[in-house]
Amino acid sequence: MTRLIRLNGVQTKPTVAFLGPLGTYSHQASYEQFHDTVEFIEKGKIADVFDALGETDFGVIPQENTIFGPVVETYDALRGVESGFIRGEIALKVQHCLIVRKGVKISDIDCVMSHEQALGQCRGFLAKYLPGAATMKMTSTAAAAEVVANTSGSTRAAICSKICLKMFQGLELLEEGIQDEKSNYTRFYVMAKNRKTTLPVVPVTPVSHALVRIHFGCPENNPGDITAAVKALELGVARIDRRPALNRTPFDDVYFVELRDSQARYANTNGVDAGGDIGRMNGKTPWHERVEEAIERVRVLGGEVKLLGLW
Ligand SMILES: O=C(O)C(=O)Cc1ccccc1
Repeated sequence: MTRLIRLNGVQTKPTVAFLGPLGTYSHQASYEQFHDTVEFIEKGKIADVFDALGETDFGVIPQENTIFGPVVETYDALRGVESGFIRGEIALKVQHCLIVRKGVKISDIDCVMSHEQALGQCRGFLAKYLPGAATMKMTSTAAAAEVVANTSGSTRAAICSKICLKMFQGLELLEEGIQDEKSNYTRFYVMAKNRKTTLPVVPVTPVSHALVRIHFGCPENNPGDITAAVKALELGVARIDRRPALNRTPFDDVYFVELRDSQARYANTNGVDAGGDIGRMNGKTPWHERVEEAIERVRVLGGEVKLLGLW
């Protein structure tokens, strides 16, 4: 856990929780968003970053990757989130490295450790160059690098960022850019502890987004069919993700619908409800009001809806 700087017991900067330890991609994304305006707080798992919100002002959460798709742990946590509000997004370029203890050769490696996203993004490389090695899922890429660094005589490798060479002693880079596509980005949600909290640094998003969680599996509706709910939104749908609702009704799911205002031409609003006064000045209903009206239309149909973010 990073130490907070306190003056006379008063915390001087807002705090940001991220998936640690130092050296993860989440750490890099957090730094890109907040620079030196905040104190960074490491957490051991993605779920712990969600749990920390409230105690911390902000949190940075990996959401999807261009090679391997959605981050399942994130959607599982979003399923139960009651507090915390998405206020922005960051896309981080990801170049994975194969890292070992000094002196270990690729032919020595018996196990490759990393976050499941990184293992998934490098499936082709692993199948081609390390077909006999086991894979082990870790809580993060840097957690894998830390274990490799701290295990003497280890013939394991970690898939992680090059930055881990500086974070942990005794490591060596064997290969760089081992992911299955040259171009590789991970998108992160920037969350605030609540809807009222605005970001200290202006996010770089040119359009208005919203994330809504919809459970449309009540008896009047047909579990598994959310056509009516999506139609009722009457807004641009950028993506839909789903996870099991865990309510014992087979194949009843919770849906995460990311909305996007296709006509948005608003200036950036620094995390204040996007499209607010600027939207009104353009003679258009502000984005957050249109999202709230859309949510109401789905509720009238019997759906349970929660607004998870506006940015
Ligand atoms: O484990 C990390 O470094 C993370 O931040 C999660 C992750 C893993 C792989 C790609 C992007 C983010």
